[in-house]
Amino acid sequence: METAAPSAVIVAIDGPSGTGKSSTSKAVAAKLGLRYLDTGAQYRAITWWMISNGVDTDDAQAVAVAAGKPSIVSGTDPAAPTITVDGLDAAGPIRTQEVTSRVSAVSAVPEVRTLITELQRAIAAEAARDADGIVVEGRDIGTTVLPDADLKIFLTASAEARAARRSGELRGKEAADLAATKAALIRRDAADSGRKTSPLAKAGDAVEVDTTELTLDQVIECVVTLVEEKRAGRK
Ligand SMILES: Nc1ncnc2c1ncn2[C@@H]1O[C@H](COP(=O)(O)OP(=O)(O)OP(=O)(O)O)[C@@H](O)[C@H]1O
Ligand SMILES: Nc1ccn([C@H]2C[C@H](O)[C@@H](COP(=O)(O)O)O2)c(=O)n1
Repeated sequence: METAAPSAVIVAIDGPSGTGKSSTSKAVAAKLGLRYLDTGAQYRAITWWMISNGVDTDDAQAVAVAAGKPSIVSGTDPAAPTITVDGLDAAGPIRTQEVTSRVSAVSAVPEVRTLITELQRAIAAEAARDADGIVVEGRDIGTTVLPDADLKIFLTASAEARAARRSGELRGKEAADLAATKAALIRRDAADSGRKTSPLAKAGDAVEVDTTELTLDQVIECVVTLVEEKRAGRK
């Protein structure tokens, strides 16, 4: 049986799109010497593979049949996280508008979730055994993937704040106006919260942090403190 290192800590960070999960998780993991897993990148990667291989992403049965074909590998160094699909670097392609608009449909397919959840649990178990732990961010980490996580955080922010953050990122690339960005965020959150299998949800024992009025540094500090308190309480 696998045994976790005595000091290993497993942190689950969930929340809607644009609340700061990736930025916060990466920084917290780097500060505390933990590994980092972006589970949204895994769902984006499988979506990219479906699109690249001509699978109709609105056809749940076709997606289910193809789900086991791609090999998705995540690198968990918070300073340089990576994602490959069948050995190809997918970090760029998974961030296109096309993938973003189709990822909710693909990630709602139960067969996809089963496979990706298994991957996520294996990565977390390895980090608990071979390292000091991991910060895993997504939508269902605290509720479904790692219900026994040492610490669960649920980040929120107003739709306006989230859209402003995203519009700032997109400026000069696929420039979208604020209203369209906000509408797209709300649509994706509704799909992710409304699906039957492990929807976006706050775990009952998660600490909710509203980031609307906080700077990124303040959010990072808040989560670092929560992790340190958790570790101190276990000594
Ligand atoms: N507290 C904050 N204040 C201002 N900007 C922030 C804050 N947190 C994150 N950001 C910025 O908002 C953008 C979205 O953050 P991030 O990608 O971390 O969110 P996310 O929750 O992981 O989103 P998604 O689920 O869509 O991947 C980034 O440009 C990030 O720098
Ligand atoms: N644990 C997760 C993580 C992500 N997803 C889905 C839903 C999101 O819209 C999509 C992309 O995630 P992002 O890169 O925006 O964090 O992936 C999920 O269903 N479960």
